[in-house]
Amino acid sequence: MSMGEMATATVQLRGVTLGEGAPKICVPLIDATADALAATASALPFDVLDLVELRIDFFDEIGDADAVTDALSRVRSALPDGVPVLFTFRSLREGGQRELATGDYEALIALAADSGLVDAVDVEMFTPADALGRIVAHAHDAGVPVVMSSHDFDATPPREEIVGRLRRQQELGADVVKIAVMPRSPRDVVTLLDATEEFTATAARPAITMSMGPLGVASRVAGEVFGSCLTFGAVGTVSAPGQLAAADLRVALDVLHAAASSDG
Ligand SMILES: O=C1C[C@@](O)(C(=O)O)C[C@@H](O)[C@@H]1O
Repeated sequence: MSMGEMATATVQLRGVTLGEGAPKICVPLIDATADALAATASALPFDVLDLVELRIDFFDEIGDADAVTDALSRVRSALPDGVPVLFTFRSLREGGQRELATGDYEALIALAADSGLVDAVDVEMFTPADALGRIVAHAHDAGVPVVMSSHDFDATPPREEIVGRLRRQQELGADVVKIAVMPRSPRDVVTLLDATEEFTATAARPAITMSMGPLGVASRVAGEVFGSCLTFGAVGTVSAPGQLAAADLRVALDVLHAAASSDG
């Protein structure tokens, strides 16, 4: 088995296959208005990125369903057909910009899933269980895969806890599992990579994992070896500490992929 085949399942989002080959590069869009989102989306370096993430928690008119739909539609029409959109509302408690009441969070993700304009939705695993079940079921009924996520901006939990969360996400219906943690030491980065490898060796779902901040940068380029299928890269402002520029990620991932695929 080559290193690119560690994940036992792949997920297809438009022209992008998660879980095989080099990690895919996802650029977060963090503008506050539809005009700015459309302008940013149309100027993206499509030779460098694979997907975009619409970070809707940055959007000013989050409470207005029509405004959200308009933003989605303008981003979609600015992108080439093959480029998928991941729709993410990141809550304040998980490192995002704002909080929503659970009912509003559920309605927002349902709106995105039903819009036909997004290719996957992020769902935070620590959403109250009954709402979480409904959100996942609704997305699946609409044919939209779920990227389930967990973030720890203060510390890196023990390896068993990281693996446990990823397995729990899989049980909860995630199509792709995800965890981002903050290292306090180089050993914490090793812990995240160790947990990623352990999960991916037996998993039925592709995983996205990262160790954040300057200490964790290696985890953002090493996914092909340890089992992370996607890495977030910035065009302009970063949306999380330690994120590399998407163009630099492209170079690093290509170099590592070529070396990992060679016989020597
Ligand atoms: O969850 C993640 C990962 C991330 O926090 C990062 O560390 O690159 C960036 C976010 O935009 C994304 O939703």
